Amino acid sequence: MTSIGIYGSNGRMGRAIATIAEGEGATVAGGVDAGGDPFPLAQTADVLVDFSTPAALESHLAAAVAARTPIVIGTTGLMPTHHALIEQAADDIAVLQTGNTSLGITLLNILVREAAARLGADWDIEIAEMHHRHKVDAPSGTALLLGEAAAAGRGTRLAEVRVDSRAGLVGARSEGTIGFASLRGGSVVGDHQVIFAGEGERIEIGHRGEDRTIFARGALKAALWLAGRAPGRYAMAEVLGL
Ligand SMILES: NC(=O)C1=CN([C@@H]2O[C@H](COP(=O)(O)OP(=O)(O)OC[C@H]3O[C@@H](n4cnc5c(N)ncnc54)[C@H](OP(=O)(O)O)[C@@H]3O)[C@@H](O)[C@H]2O)C=CC1
Ligand SMILES: O=C(O)C1=N[C@H](C(=O)O)C[C@H](O)C1
Repeated sequence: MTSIGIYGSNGRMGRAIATIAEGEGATVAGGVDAGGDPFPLAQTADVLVDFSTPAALESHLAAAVAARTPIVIGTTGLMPTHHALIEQAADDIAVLQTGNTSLGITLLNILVREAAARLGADWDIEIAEMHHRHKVDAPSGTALLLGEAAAAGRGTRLAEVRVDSRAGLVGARSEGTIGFASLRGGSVVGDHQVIFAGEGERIEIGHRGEDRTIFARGALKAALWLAGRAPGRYAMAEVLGL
């Protein structure tokens, strides 16, 4: 069986992955949490999964590259510098980075891109998300993923049209922008809604995560699929055959 090394093993996601690993055809090679050394685990595991914190990503990638071990990165709150490091690592190892490993969001991403491509720029796009009270980053990685899909559908890049939460006298909405709103509270696993608002009508498509198992299952499928792959960047849609 393929052995999985978990960065962030004591966290909500790390525990969810370990719980279902065997049922998905994987063994757990071990885990690393804050203060741990990521290098030995990278040497022993067939493939790594990272659900920890952006601050740890650089050392996790360095360990994966040194051991030539593929890595699935689920950690969110990543900055452009992190994405540059991921790009660099993909020259040497197989890497899959995504803000959401669930089947539902992977499909929603495709639908959002398609809708954005077919609707004109006079259809305003807004993305709302709600998560549990412990979440530390906003907008969620998934909201940004969906925003990238919408922007790509329109032939632009999210960085050029992104508007984060509004407050005060912000003025009227600029055409072509993509707005984000983040709610936090309780134990919400992860809700995302993409709203296409036109003149006199609205299209709303979304996803509600009811259990973290959806992310854990997707992460394990991605890890098993990634093990033994050639260096490069891979995507969840490829893993799930969508
Ligand atoms: N892509 C996806 O589908 C999903 C992504 N996520 C993302 O995954 C990440 C983790 O989420 P969640 O499990 O809820 O968070 P938790 O806070 O529950 O867990 C984070 C884990 O990371 C560990 N950690 C902190 N610093 C380091 C470090 N330097 N090296 C290794 N491990 C470290 C923590 O260890 P310690 O306890 O010792 O501090 C903890 O075990 C978040 O960014 C979240 O947004 C979540 C769900 C799905
Ligand atoms: O922190 C979480 O819990 C989640 N994080 C991911 C994100 O930022 O989108 C994925 C999921 O929504 C749960």
